[in-house]
Amino acid sequence: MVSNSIVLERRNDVKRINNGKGKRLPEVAGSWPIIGHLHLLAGSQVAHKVLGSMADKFGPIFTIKLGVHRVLVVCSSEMAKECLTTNDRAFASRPKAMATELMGYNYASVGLAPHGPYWRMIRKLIVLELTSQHRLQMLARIKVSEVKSSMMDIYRTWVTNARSYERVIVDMKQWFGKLVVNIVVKMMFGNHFSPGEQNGDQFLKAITRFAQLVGEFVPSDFIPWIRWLDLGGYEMKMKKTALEMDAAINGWLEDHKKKRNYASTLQVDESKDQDIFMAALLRRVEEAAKEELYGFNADDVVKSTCLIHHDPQIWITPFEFHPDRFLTSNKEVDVKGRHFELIPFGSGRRMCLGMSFALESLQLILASIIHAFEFQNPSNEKINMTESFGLVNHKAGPFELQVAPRLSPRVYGFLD
Ligand code: HEM
Repeated sequence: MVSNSIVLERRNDVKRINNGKGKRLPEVAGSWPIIGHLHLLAGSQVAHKVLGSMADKFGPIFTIKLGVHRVLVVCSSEMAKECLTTNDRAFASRPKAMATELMGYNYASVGLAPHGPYWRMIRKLIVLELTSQHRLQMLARIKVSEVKSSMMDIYRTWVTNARSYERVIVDMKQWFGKLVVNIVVKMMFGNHFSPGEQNGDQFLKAITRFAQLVGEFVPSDFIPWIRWLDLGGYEMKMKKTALEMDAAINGWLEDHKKKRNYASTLQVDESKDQDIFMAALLRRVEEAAKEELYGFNADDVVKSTCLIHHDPQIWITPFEFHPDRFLTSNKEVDVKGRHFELIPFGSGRRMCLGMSFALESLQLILASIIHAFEFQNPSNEKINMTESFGLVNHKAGPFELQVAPRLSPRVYGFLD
């Protein structure tokens, strides 16, 4: 048995998890609202420090108590591999949460639905109709035209605001966010945001609020009997956000039905169309498996991707940006869920459905803008990469860069 690493043995169908520090996994008691936030944000750098020191003390797998829930925290790639391969079935569900109920159509969203026949059916439908290689190829021209039109936006800003050939300041965070939403919305509904369009602005605001609210620590998720108090007003905010998203999406669906023969377009249930925006890192332990699993008793599982992705035993200078490491020291590692030292899209049954789409889009967007524009940091200071909290850990503040075109106006769709 390797000390300090997970050992899962199959003995008479009993899967056993042991962290090398005794049969029972250590349980950390503590200030649960604080740890609660960490459990939602296990991918962030804030969690890296606190969970890192816990892992030093308790080993790479331990449980924490959050209200009525016990959460299994997984802090190393070796353990993540065991959880997402041998035990993937046992960890394939998602925890119940107020956000999933109120903003995810009462657990109907593919990313947040419990493991079972409904989830299998909707995931299969999305894979076939939306994210398969065949479908992505069919929809590739949408990506290309949306990237082109977003680059025209930057060029137009430059033409309007730059004096002589100076650079203009562009908030690239806003630019990226809008472009990504535009690509997805256009693929799904055949629409995109025109600047100042009311439906688009409303949706962008609602989806941003949705992502923030999913990342909030909601006390009643951990102590269900205090829900009637609605501490923090989350129930009210979530209901409002769900209505706003519905209103925007209904508008597009109506337009879409008018514009096309609806029967020939994607046969996806209208009420669940927005699901594919959602992703969640938490997994729920199957009830039946809890009894089977010897040595721990947990309701939820979270993998600290930040700790795993910055493990100094695997990565040389883990906090430094050295993309060439993927051509040299770590050239065998990819992000597709087979190498557990780098799992930004997760792995196993609940792995991200949008991975191919996201990777292809990123390549297209980055290659296009790096080719077409020059970028410069407006200050001499290092860019502050502090993260915001939510479903995704975005850069907290704006990402303002000085931008100038480097090609002929024709490339941006303008005449010389
Ligand atoms: C760089 C961009 C993205 C990253 C890093 C990412 C990451 C993730 C992660 C970590 C999960 C959870 C996996 C798990 O539980 O093991 C997930 C789930 C999911 N992602 Fe993504 N994602 C990205 C983009 C997208 C896009 C563009 C879409 C849709 C077009 C998408 C759709 C989904 C869905 C539907 C799930 C839930 C799958 C399920 O529970 O069955 N993702 N994603």
